[in-house]
Amino acid sequence: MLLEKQGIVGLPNVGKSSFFNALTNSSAPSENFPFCTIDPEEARVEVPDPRIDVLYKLYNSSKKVPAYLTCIDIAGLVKGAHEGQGLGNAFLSHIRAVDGIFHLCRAFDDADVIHVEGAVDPVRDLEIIHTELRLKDCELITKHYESKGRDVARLGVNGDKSKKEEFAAVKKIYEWVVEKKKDARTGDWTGKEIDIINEFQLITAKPVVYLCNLSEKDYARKKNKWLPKIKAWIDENYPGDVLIPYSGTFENALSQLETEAERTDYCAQLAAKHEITVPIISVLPKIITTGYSALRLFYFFTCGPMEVRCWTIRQGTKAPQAAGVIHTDFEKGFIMAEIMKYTDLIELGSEAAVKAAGKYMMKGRETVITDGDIIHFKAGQVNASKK
Ligand SMILES: Nc1ncnc2c1ncn2[C@@H]1O[C@H](COP(=O)(O)OP(=O)(O)OP(=O)(O)O)[C@@H](O)[C@H]1O
Ligand SMILES: [Mg+2]
Repeated sequence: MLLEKQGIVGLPNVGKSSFFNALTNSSAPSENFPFCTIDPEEARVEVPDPRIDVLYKLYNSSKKVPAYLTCIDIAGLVKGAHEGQGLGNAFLSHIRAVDGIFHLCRAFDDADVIHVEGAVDPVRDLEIIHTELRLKDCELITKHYESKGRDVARLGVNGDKSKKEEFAAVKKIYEWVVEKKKDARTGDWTGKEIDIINEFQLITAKPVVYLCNLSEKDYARKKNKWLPKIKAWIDENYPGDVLIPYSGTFENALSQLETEAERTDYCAQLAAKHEITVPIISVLPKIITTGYSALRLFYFFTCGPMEVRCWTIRQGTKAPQAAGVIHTDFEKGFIMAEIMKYTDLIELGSEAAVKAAGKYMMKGRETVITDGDIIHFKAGQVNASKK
């Protein structure tokens, strides 16, 4: 099973643990994972998707199994962390181990919550964290660049061609990240270079979703003086990256309420207090789905009366490998994938109607699976259906 991890990264005291707790509290424990929180710092949260409920009803299933995203609460980084300031190095290695980053910054004022830099300034904070992450990558890349350079020089003209190619790739990464001071994720890389970036687990290569922690009032009003500045900083440095404003205070209060009615009531009272007419809702589902897709993940469904289930795969996965996510035998003995589009099923109302309309397709090995495909695999002697 593909279980990718998003690490929650930021300066100390910006609200990382409160965010993590709100995520954990708001995600219902599932049958598969009796405890959402794996340890105090790691939690598996459900990827919300209304489609699974629709399919669950349509197939009259006994069970539904959503997709999950693992989130890790990483302790705060401070300036100089790459040189071991704070508890820097240990936490930087935790960041190296995750697949993507929720970069959290603070835009709420509260004299009782100490800011390590003395005052609230999220743009400065974003710069601090980015610099630390990049410098940590620089240290690692420089080490490899120097040692591989020495190997190539030692072997001279008789040297192994593949070693020279490898050095050329490391040199290009070195020039981009160390000399040009750019993040690895903004570079233009060949397959070989990407392999090296993955092997080094470069922190600056990981996808980032920016989260801005607001006071409850600012979240309700959708207004905060820092938001346009943060947005401008992201657009200048990482065009296309997503910024999601949220409020730790609001999400925590909401996640502690038991029933939907209590939550609706809380939101209504908040709206009344700040004289807001548009409904105020939790942004956690959007944060989870954005974090999940930033990792280039999506899922296909298997549906039947036993269960409706989401299977996480990476973009570009072909049918046999998708079958292998269910069971390795299904990949080995792959014959074909019978695929229906979710939208066709909903539009036509039943599997039989989709078949009658000629939209139930038999697909072979080269088929690339797309988000929300409903699949029934045929494999060897084994009927790989989940029905
Ligand atoms: N939006 C907010 N408005 C006001 N206070 C908040 C908000 N979000 C979090 N806080 C408060 O800020 C304090 C620090 O939060 P938290 O412990 O989550 O930070 P952290 O980033 O995990 O810190 P550390 O790096 O030290 O682990 C807590 O007292 C929390 O209740
Ligand atoms: Mg914390």
